[in-house]
Amino acid sequence: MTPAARIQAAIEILDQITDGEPAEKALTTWARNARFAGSKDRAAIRDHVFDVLRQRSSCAAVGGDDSGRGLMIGLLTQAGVDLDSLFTGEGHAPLPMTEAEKGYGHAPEGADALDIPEWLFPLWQQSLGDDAAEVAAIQRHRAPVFLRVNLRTSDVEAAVATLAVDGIVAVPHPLSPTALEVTENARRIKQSPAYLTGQVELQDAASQALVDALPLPKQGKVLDYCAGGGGKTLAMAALTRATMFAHDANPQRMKDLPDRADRAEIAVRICRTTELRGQGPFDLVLCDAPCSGSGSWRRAPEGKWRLTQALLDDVTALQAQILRDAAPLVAAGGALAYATCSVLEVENHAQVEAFLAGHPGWTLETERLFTPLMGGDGFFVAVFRKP
Ligand SMILES: C[S@@+](CC[C@H](N)C(=O)[O-])C[C@H]1O[C@@H](n2cnc3c(N)ncnc32)[C@H](O)[C@@H]1O
Repeated sequence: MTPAARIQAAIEILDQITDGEPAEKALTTWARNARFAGSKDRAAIRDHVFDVLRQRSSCAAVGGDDSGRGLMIGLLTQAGVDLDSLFTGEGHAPLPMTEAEKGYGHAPEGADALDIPEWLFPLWQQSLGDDAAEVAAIQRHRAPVFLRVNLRTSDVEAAVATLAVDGIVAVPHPLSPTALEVTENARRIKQSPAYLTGQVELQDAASQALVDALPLPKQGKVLDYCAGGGGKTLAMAALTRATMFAHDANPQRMKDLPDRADRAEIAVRICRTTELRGQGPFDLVLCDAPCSGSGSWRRAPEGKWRLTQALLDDVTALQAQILRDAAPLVAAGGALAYATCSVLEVENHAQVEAFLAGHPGWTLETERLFTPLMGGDGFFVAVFRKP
């Protein structure tokens, strides 16, 4: 496909997304019907679509409307691309720009210019203070690719060397001693022996730093209460000999965990909710709670535009409930860790204060916010000690 034909494909996919189709589904449906498209075409089209989703409001302002065509015009204009050379109408290229279209757009202002939803902007500023504009600006661009070196089976030097055999260039990142930032050939990772043999896992650097900040006991019992795919279960298990338990309210989310654990040479016991009390108490319980995802909108930008005040209220209520449910599972003198991939105060420090107010005798040991200005995604972690 030509670069112009890829842009036309992205326009059509964005129209589906604007009509309510989730981005991944719209991309898959398009690819299924476009057998002529090669893997490089699919990757380039996906990049266009996600670049727009990260910058949706500024693209709509600059492009004049939020149709797929308007959004792509906005994206390319903001990137300084000469539209007339691409919008030729020849072959599968987009139709030429009309005179009217050339006059539609305007420079975005305020929240639109930073691609933060208007209703959320005051909360965003209140949460991030002086960093608000810079964090929003970073979230308008692609995230770096990070790996976690599995210290159970390897070390940083050996992992970098194994990756290099496949032409994958990775360099240590200051956020965590296990973090590598991939600077070349990231698309080869999932086929590389380093990944397939469990020497490295894909994991954001701040997510690794969060695990580094946990008071992991050398032995005893650790519970990942909201384990999901198990990213943090595996990261914790690689750093301790404690027995590792994984739980999720939706056990289906943990379906790949046994295979991932085998690959990493790590033992994890999967627990149903009804089994938790019998398996406890635990020396450390991590609650990596559901959240707005506002720290990882570079990777999942649709969430930015889907979030509403009502959804935020629901998720903060769930976070508080999860902490209340998990606290009794912690052993006396043990630790309860609360984590989100959000940068919003209402999901982070406000939850800490509410928990302490409702749990006399518990103390706060650690509270840290990682923002994307540090290189990784935005994450928050707090550690409480049980009396
Ligand atoms: C942020 S994700 C976890 C990500 C995971 N820890 C990782 O590192 O890949 C939050 C998880 O919490 C789970 N969850 C939602 N409500 C829950 C509840 N009441 N109790 C336990 N887990 C819950 C969700 O199913 C989801 O998998």
